Amino acid sequence: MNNLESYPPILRQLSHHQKQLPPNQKPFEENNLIQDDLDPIPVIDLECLDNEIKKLEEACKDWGLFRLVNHGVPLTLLKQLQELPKQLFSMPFESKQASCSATPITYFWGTPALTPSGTTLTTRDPQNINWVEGFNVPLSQLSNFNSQNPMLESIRHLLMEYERHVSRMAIRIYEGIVKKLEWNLKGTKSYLSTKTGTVRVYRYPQSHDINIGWGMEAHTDSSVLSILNLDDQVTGLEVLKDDHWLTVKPISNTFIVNLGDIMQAMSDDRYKSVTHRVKVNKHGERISVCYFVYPEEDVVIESSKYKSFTYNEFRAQVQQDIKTIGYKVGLARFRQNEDF
Ligand SMILES: O=C(O)CCC(=O)C(=O)O
Ligand SMILES: [Fe+2]
Repeated sequence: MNNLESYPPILRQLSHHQKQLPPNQKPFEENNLIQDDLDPIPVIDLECLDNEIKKLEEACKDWGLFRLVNHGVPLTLLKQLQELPKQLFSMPFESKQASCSATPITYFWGTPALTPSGTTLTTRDPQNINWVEGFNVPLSQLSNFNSQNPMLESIRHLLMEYERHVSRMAIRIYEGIVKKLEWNLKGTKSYLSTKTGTVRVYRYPQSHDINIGWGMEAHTDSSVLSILNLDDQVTGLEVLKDDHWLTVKPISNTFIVNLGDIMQAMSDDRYKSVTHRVKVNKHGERISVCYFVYPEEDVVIESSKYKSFTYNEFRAQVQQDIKTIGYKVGLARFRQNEDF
């Protein structure tokens, strides 16, 4: 691992870590991976979305995920979104911690599970940590503060610009989806509130022993939509498709869009919240910049498959499960006629 002092102490053990996970938990399930030169993930052209509605519907049904092209985000901005986080993460660990104090941005490591106020939710067994560190950035608060740290200040400005693009993309995609399902847009608009938009900037360390553990364990997102700007060199993200794990190829100038749990509930399970996970990579550390958008906290999500719930209730349940049983149960907790 290079620039060791930039890593949180608990992640520094990576370089001389001996522990092996039990075989059934090993990240590297080689025979389970589809490795194909062709990228099988459906591609959606945002500029021509009105002509792509059929494809969009199929992608949402069959995959819960698609690759977005012709998105209108300038290449220079995308380049900076890769470069600046690299510089931010290469700061010494203590500076990264200090840089966030008195800001709404939080710096975390070892687990991506955070409370709404940004503190780490689980104090995990050090043998079971996720090999990840990140910054959690509530986008609507970016204009309310200045950071004393020049690097964080540059990221703040960059993300303010990025926010305009991701909100535009999220609204456009959401409208495309709602149109197809013939939902009444007026009634469901608040199911997607760009005010809730949050960016997570992640760094996953390089590891020569990829059986060491997960960058992020298998999960579904709790969002309506997630828009991922992945490292354009280093792989890591895998998605579950027809019981097989598929590595998502890094293709520059594209985004990966995931449907989250709320979208699955809103669509009465017609669309799915895709299960995905992140592996550490032996060739290099990996950066991703992930945007999540949710409904307003107190909007009631109605569907025929689930009991009515607000996003607030959903989040509280997820947090409670992570705290008490150690993992997210998610939508299954709210299924009609299910006694959890
Ligand atoms: O870093 C990635 O590629 C994905 C991260 C992710 O799945 C998440 O934050 O929910
Ligand atoms: Fe995720």
